[in-house]
Amino acid sequence: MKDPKDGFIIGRIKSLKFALKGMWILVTTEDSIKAQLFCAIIATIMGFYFEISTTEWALQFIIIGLVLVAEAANTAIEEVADFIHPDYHKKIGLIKDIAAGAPSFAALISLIVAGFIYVPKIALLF
Ligand SMILES: Nc1ncnc2c1ncn2[C@@H]1O[C@H](COP(=O)(O)OP(=O)(O)OP(=O)(O)O)[C@@H](O)[C@H]1O
Repeated sequence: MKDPKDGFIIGRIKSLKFALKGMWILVTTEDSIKAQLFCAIIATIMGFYFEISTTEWALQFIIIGLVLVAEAANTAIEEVADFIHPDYHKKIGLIKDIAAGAPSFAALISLIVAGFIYVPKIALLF
């Protein structure tokens, strides 16, 4: 936890340290984040293979970021839900289902964008 006596710079440095810790926890413990990172690596390899344009690289990284951010937010909501109510409750189920909708939207959009980038390039191979 931050100390209220910390100045602006020290406060920002501490926040960055906590945020990096959060990223490390997500990458090392969350299977959904690991799966999304694997997809991101495959997309990056495909980007090099098909020599996509700068704009396409930018779009690809935006959608990778979108999916990871949505997945991280979903994980945080699941953790809060499990912490405040570890037992079965209809409302917790609803909260988790809605939270899971976020990465699902992001994944759907990323598939559409990936389709725009790669389908024409893959079609040229045949
Ligand atoms: N405490 C609970 N009460 C009611 N329903 C729950 C509860 N916990 C989970 N569920 C239901 O089970 C589903 C899956 O929950 P869980 O916490 O296992 O998330 P998950 O999506 O499998 O996790 P991950 O994102 O790590 O793959 C929820 O979307 C919800 O419908």
